[in-house]
Amino acid sequence: MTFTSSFHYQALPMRVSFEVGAVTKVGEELDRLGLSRALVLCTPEQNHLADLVMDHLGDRGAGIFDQARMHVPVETADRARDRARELGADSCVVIGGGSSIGLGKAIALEHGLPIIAIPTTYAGSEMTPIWGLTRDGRKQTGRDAKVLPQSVIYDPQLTATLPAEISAASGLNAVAHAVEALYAPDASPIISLMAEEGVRAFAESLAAVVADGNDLDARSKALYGAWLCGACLGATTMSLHHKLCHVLGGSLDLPHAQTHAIVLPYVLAYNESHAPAARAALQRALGTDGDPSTALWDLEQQLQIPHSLEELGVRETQLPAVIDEVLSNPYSNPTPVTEDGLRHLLGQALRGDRPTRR
Ligand SMILES: NC(=O)c1ccc[n+]([C@@H]2O[C@H](COP(=O)([O-])OP(=O)(O)OC[C@H]3O[C@@H](n4cnc5c(N)ncnc54)[C@H](O)[C@@H]3O)[C@@H](O)[C@H]2O)c1
Ligand SMILES: O=C(O)CCC(=O)CC(=O)O
Repeated sequence: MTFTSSFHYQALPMRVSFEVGAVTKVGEELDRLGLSRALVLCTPEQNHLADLVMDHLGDRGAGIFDQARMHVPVETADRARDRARELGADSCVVIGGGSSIGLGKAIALEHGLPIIAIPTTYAGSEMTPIWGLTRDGRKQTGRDAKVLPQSVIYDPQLTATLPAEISAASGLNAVAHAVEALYAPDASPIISLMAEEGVRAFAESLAAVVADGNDLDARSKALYGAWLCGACLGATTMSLHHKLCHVLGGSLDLPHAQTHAIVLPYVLAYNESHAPAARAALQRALGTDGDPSTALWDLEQQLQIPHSLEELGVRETQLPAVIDEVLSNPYSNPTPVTEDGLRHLLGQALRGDRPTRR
């Protein structure tokens, strides 16, 4: 960044509370917002967390809807909206990962109910005005200020049960937001600071989180990283990496966070020589003098995650259709996106090779 740089930065209105045990304050947070009757949303597996929230809400808890699913099917959104209306809810408290938060956003989009989010993964949806809805197998996304949570409660204790593989993959999903914010067409100095610090927080915590899920120092640092990286996603436009993961995830039905984790070092290898400021920030964050893509790949080898698209069941014959879809829709990226380049990138990701630029 030089003094002649120009940029725009739109601050997003939201309160953030970060504390081990902060979930106990959810009732106070609702009072602070002048709300009194919250529907609690979660995935079926996180039902016990919804019960915990209901206990802390007392008579401010309207009920629980525990059917949140990945990528928010419209049928699920309709049922959740009906439930909110039947119960006379004036707000939603959402506990869980991006799937639960996405459902809260679907209700907010249609009925304008304010959201208090209590994230338990590192995906970062709680920090963004981005909504997503899936109809007939196709996911549509958009941005709307209505769906931005009014308050976010980060409680590291709640992440202690997140399994090692999901923790690692979800952390790398977050890192991907920061990486692409650093070379975004609408990058700004404040977001670049947050992105660098977010990547650093994960570089310093992910191995410890995977080694011992109950290490609350490491869990706190990782959740702090998730906050920063989520804010980067909310403030900037994403490039090739997010496009590729959405096409791969949507067309081949791949798991969201794991796909991000596998693809990221290869997209970074593709982009880093055309994004020198992002490269330098990532070198500092990852503690390397070499290519950040290689440092990230090395870090990933220590983590219990799938390391190749093949491990997710992808076959080489499926890649040409993915490449066609990625090329069919132009979007910004520091390195021009070509068929040849994508073939090399995806071939390496398929096999899990050490990343190289073609
Ligand atoms: N709109 C946005 O800004 C945005 C940002 C990131 C992700 N997303 C969306 O969010 C979804 C992915 O979110 P995700 O990766 O958090 O997945 P998720 O919410 O489905 O959670 C992943 C898994 O972790 C489990 N889990 C969550 N918290 C847990 C805990 N504390 N202990 C044990 N298990 C726990 C869940 O049951 C699930 O099996 C996708 O649909 C993605 O598109 C949206
Ligand atoms: O697809 C969405 O729900 C919105 C953006 C998103 O998922 C970010 C990501 O790819 O991690």
